[in-house]
Parts: sequence; C-alpha cells; structure tokens
Amino acid sequence: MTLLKVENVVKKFGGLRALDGVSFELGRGEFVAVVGPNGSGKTTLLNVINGVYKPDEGRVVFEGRDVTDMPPYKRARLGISRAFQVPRPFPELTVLENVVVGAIFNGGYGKEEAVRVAEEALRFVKLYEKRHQLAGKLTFNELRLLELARALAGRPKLLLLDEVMAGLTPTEIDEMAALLRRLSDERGISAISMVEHRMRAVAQLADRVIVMHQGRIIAEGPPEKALSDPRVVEVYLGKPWR
Ligand SMILES: Nc1ncnc2c1ncn2[C@@H]1O[C@H](COP(=O)(O)OP(=O)(O)OP(=O)(O)O)[C@@H](O)[C@H]1O
Repeated sequence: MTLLKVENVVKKFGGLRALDGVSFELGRGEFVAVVGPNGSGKTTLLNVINGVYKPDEGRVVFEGRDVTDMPPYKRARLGISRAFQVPRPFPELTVLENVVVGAIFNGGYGKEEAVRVAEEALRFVKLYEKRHQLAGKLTFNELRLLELARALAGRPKLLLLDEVMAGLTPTEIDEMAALLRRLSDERGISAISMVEHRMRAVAQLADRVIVMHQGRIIAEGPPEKALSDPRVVEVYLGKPWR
C-alpha cells in the first residue's frame, strides 16, 4: 500500500533546479536508499518531503492527503519524522530523558507511557544499558543511535534519514545499516535514507535504490539493478564505490 507519493516536484534556488521533476512512490514498511553525487538533490528531496521547503511545482501526498503546503511540525504529527546527520541532544539530560522528551512532544504520549515507549526505543537501538548516562557523555556513534531512538519514540510512519553513516567506522556503518533494515522488518516503519558512505554495501540492504543526478532520478529499482544501470556507472565513474 502506498504511504508517500512525490509527484513531479520542482524546487529551484535562483536559476538552479535542485529538483527537476522528481516523482516516486513509497510503500508501507519500505526501506529506500537515495544515492547520488554531491549536489544531486538528495537533501533537498528530504526537505521537500518533511516540509522544510515548499516545492515550486508538484505535490507531496502522504496517506492520500496532500501535505505540500503543510509545515514540518504538522507533518511530524502525521508521522513524517526526520533524524539528523548531526544529532542535537540535550547534553544535560540523561539518554532516557532525551528520548522521553521526543515521545511527549512528537508522539503525544503522557509521561508514564512516554517512559515505556522511550525505554523500548532505547532497547531497539541497543542503548538501553546507557539510559541513565548524560547524553553529553555519549560517543559520536551512540549519539546517532540516540537520535534514532528519539525519532522512533515520536511514532513515525516514515523516517527520513540524513547521512546517518557519516563519521562512523566501517563496523558501525554496517551495524547502523542493519538497524535501518530492522526498522522496516520489525516495526513496519518506512524509511528514506541518504547514503553516501560505503554506498554499495549499505544500499544493498535497501528494498529499493533511487539514484539522483542533477535534480533528477536517473535510475530506480532493486539495489543490484539500479546500481548497475549504465547511466549510474557513468555518473560515478572514476569514484570508488565504497
Ligand atoms: N538553500 C539553498 N540555497 C541555494 N542553493 C541550494 C540550497 N540548498 C541546496 N542548494 C543547491 O541545490 C543543489 C542540490 O543540493 P542538495 O544539498 O540537495 O544535494 P545533495 O545531493 O544532498 O548533496 P550533498 O551530499 O552535497 O549535500 C546543489 O547545487 C546545492 O548547491
């Protein structure tokens, strides 16, 4: 069943068409990786989906409802959630308290329920043992996991993930990729993730890969098929695919 429809979206910055007629659909529980060279429009696409940018043309439809003119906080209430590349926790609060805040403000839970949901989210990302530590004391990788747990506690139906792999070690990247896979397999949450680091290895875990170039989708499909498309090979030619 379709969760999200992006229809013919154009987003211009001055004379530049950062998105130049982008259309795709996302099913419930589907995990899509968006790849493409720097400046191809990946971040702009996520910003149009969560409402940071209003497109100049085209529509964004979520669960059959046109959300093109809806601001980000209202889209968050409908279940469109964003986890950022650079996590911004409250360093003076504990790990658990940080996630509880997410559950109360984005998930709309009461306090007791929020604690239960937050603990469950922390178990899911394997940060439960550190729940009483101050967030300011976490490592970079743990902060990423905390950011994910915060997003999860907001009851998302669709998670938009900026480059969550940047700055992680290869082992941490593999663990994060496996975690994203579990989001859809175990939670039925759809995810759209930008992937740049270890692109091939990570994109292969996705249900579908969307390849962007100069504001357009140049290939789309199962990972192996999309990544071996001749246009994609050309775009990435001369670059190491890892
Ligand atoms: N706020 C803005 N104002 C002007 N130009 C912008 C703005 N945001 C993005 N752009 C331009 O739009 C194009 C697409 O940028 P975008 O950030 O979406 O690409 P990207 O694929 O996410 O690349 P990167 O991985 O480098 O962030 C680029 O040419 C970029 O310079």
